[in-house]
Amino acid sequence: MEGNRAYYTLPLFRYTNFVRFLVFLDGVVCVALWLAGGRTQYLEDNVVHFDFYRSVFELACLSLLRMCLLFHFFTRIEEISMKLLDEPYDRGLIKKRQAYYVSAIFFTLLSTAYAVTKGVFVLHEESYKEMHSTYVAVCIASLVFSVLELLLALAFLRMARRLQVMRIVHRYNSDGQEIDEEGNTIKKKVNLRRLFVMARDEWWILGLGGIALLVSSASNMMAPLFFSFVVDAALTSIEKVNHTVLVLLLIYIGGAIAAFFRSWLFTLAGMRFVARLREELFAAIIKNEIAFFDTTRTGELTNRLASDTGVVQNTVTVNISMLFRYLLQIVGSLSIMFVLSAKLTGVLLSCVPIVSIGAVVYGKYVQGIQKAFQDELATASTVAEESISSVRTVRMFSGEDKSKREYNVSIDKSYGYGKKLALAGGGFNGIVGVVAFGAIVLVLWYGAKLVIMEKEHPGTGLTIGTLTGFMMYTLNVAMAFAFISALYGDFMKALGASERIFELLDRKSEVNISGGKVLDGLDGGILFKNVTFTYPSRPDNEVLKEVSFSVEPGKVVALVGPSGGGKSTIVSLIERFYDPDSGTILLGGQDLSTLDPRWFRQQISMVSQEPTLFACTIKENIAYGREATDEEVEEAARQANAHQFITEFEEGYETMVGERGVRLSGGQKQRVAIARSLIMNPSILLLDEATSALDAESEHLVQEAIDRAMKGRTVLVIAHRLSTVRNASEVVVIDKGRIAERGTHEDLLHKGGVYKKLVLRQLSAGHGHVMPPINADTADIEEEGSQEGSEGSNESNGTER
Ligand SMILES: Nc1ncnc2c1ncn2[C@@H]1O[C@H](COP(=O)(O)OP(=O)(O)OP(=O)(O)O)[C@@H](O)[C@H]1O
Repeated sequence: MEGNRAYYTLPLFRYTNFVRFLVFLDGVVCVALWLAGGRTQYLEDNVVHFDFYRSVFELACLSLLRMCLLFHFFTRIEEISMKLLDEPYDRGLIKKRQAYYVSAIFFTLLSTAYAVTKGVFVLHEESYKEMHSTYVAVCIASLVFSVLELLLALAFLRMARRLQVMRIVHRYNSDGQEIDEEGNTIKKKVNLRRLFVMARDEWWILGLGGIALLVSSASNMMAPLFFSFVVDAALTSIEKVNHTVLVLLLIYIGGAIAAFFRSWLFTLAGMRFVARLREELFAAIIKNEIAFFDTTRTGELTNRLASDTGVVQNTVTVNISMLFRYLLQIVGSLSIMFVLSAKLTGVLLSCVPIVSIGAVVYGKYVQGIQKAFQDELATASTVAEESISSVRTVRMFSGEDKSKREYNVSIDKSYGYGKKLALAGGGFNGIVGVVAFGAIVLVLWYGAKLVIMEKEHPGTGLTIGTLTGFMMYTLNVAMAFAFISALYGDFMKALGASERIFELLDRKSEVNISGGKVLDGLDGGILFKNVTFTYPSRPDNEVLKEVSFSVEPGKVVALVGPSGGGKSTIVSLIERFYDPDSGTILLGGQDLSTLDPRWFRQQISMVSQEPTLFACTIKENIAYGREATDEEVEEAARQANAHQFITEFEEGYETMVGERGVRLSGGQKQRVAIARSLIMNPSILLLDEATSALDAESEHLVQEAIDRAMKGRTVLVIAHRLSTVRNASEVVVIDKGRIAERGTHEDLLHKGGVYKKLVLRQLSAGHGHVMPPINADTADIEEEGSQEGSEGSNESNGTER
């Protein structure tokens, strides 16, 4: 798909659909009236011995024909009119439309003429007196529909012109997502159907569960009937009672077994579905580009994985089974109740509209509060997660009270909505209770009246047994209604949750995690050509401006510059965490965006200042990037000066690190991270030297490991140490997103620009780091003479370490 596309649709409530509906009604009404008009013999006679004055068979056929033809004509006229809006001078289309229009009018005119003629003859001959009443109705209906359709057909062209203002435009971007006029993507409409389609793999389990559901529902339906038989049998003989009770018992046992299967199978399907959904959702989340994670809170994502999927799980399985169960229960019970006593059922049904209206109004109100309640709860859990995961920082700044306050604000808000929910729930239950029990009492009173009538005039009322059964069915129906109204809330909740899930599932990552060219080898050269970049999360802040530089294969280039200048951003771009806004980045002479990210990330290793280790064993951490043997892991650890401290742990390489394991020191962590990089044997090494001071011994070990790692590789290092910049082939000074200076350490010192200021500032601070928190613009420059003097002495301080 290339570029934006646009489609038009029409609103549902429009002229054509109204005409279509009428034409459909015409066909159905005329045929139904004709069929309802008598016994089979009579119908046959009507066809075989056709009599123009008395038969209406041809009117029913004519009506069916009208239905088919007019449906087709009107649909085509509308379609052509839509096309003509975009191509108003297409003569072919105009002629076609005229042909359909004339045909529609001609046909409706003919059929009106026929209906009028028939009506006149029927009236004149007074044959309507001998016709079945529904046949007379067919004549009238046919006349009315024909005239109506003729009028509507005449007005159709005029209405077709209004399509221009009625049509709704839908624009789609190149990814196939619907967008609005400003180009923002419009959220896809979610419906439960999509959820059910997703549960495709579970359909067979649901099918089996459905069979069990039918059996258990049938048992539920039959039980009250046999209950009433038992009561009536009690008035006759014990044998009859024994027999009926036995049957009742069998019905209950069968129902219980079916209920077990129903419950097991539907729950199982739900579990399977949610497990798969979680896997898919996690895969969809983790594949997103880094910019997505910059703008989305972790708490929100984990919430979707854990709770939204849980809400959806029940909907497509357990809830849908309950819905069917209760619907069956209502339909089945009401049918049996009709058979038992139509009068009593009529009394009961008269109460239903009152309860239903109340349920709908309540449902709408609760839905709104429920959403607000969930939103506040989600905010609260995000606050909680952030505070708990950064508990050290919280403790450091004694921020417990602040975190508590933030959490409490959200919880208090959600409690506010919770209070409203509780009141609404209570009120509804109370009111529905009064109405529902009122209805039951009414039915009981009327039923008792019928029992008395039966006693006085047998055959006119109800037996006690039937009334008992009837009351049980009434309770069945009432319970089913109550559960269905509760299910309605669950379905609404699931709709909300599925909307959030689908939003993530449908999201297309702007930077794919795999796919693209794989080269035979990588020579390690890096080239930045006029790269400009802005973080998507901060669109008004251009971080890199027209940056161009290169790193020759096998060389070491040092990036230096004031904090916030854009050094780490350059490294992120090489890892293709983000794509530049303009300009190109070449890796081994190839445009980075054409290379397979999975492949080139194997060729690049990065060691950052504060590496993150996963909550698993040291061995697993070192072999995170690829499968490796124990020997390879050990060798990498030796190279990284980590072997010794690892073997000093009781469990050696199997020692758990991270949240629930041992806490490694900063230097140890760095060395494990270096081993993790070395095991990949990368062509390119991206290094962010530590600014945080390690103790001398630790720094020495880390530095030694880094020096070893750098050998024979292309290295881009964000340098903080003077020794590093001195040994680099080139130093690139990045200041406010631009390259301020480039050259060797000596060249740049002689130049006397930003770099020199940085070095002097650092040296005057008395340590060998070249970097933050210096800001070149504000750095005070010491007197030239004293600077030169101090430079020499301090420099050696810096490099001797
Ligand atoms: N993920 C991000 N989203 C938005 N802005 C960011 C992001 N990361 C960095 N920035 C901004 O980009 C600018 C450059 O940041 P960068 O981390 O590249 O600087 P740096 O030179 O590496 O600084 P330091 O030496 O302090 O690490 C800064 O203004 C920073 O606020």
